[in-house]
Amino acid sequence: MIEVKDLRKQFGKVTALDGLSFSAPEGQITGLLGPNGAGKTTCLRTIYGLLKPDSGQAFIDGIDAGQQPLEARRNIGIFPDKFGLYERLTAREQVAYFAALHGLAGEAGDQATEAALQRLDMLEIADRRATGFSQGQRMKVALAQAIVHSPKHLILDEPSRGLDVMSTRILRDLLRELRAQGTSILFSSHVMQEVAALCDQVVVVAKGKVAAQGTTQELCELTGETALEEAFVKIIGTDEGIAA
Ligand SMILES: Nc1ncnc2c1ncn2[C@@H]1O[C@H](COP(=O)(O)OP(=O)(O)OP(=O)(O)O)[C@@H](O)[C@H]1O
Repeated sequence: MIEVKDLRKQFGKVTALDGLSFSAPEGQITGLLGPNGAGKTTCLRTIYGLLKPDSGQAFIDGIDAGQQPLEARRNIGIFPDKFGLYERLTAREQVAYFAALHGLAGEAGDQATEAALQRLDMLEIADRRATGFSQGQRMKVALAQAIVHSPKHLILDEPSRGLDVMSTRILRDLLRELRAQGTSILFSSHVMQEVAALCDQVVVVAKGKVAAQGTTQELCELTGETALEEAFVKIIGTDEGIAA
């Protein structure tokens, strides 16, 4: 389980997180839905220990990510907002490198790498260097890196950005399959369709705190609307920074 408790973070005069609390249970897909600047990336970076909150805590299976970042990170796969690839390495080498970072060496590393490449339908590009990869191909490498060690928890920052329809389907199937295996999946998005199609639980974030939380249906009932988009607009009071 991933849990955040009363997270607060200030960047100068900007309040990025203002007492954010929620949890992402195992075997569920939790979507952090919020407009641009709501604090989603700041929250995810705090969970994977890249950012220290001013106060509050993030826990991975009860381990405080601020106190024990390495231990907390061991069981999570991360698909970050900005990912850098090594341009001179092939896709396979990039994924194998992440396998090795997670302690999978030799035959075990090769097998895990092959499985991740196959799962994301990447065999055609596996032995090409990253230079010249399209945005979608880069995203797939980053996704393969995130899942190569079969993490218990998966955190993704706007995973479908730049993906075409087929790649988006592969991503959705992957997330559903991992959910069925008991993985807790937390992802951020401001794309309504993606959240409505995938999430068991939606956490609506606005101005650094939870504005509402529940299933798509519960959010619609709460606001008296029939579509998540309308419910969302009602909850945050504006449609600025959100995509249908
Ligand atoms: N390193 C930083 N320095 C200064 N301000 C920051 C920094 N990181 C985030 N912020 C600010 O904190 C607020 C929350 O940003 P954050 O990136 O978490 O939002 P977001 O919900 O992920 O938005 P988006 O959907 O646009 O990616 C914004 O006002 C942003 O400008």
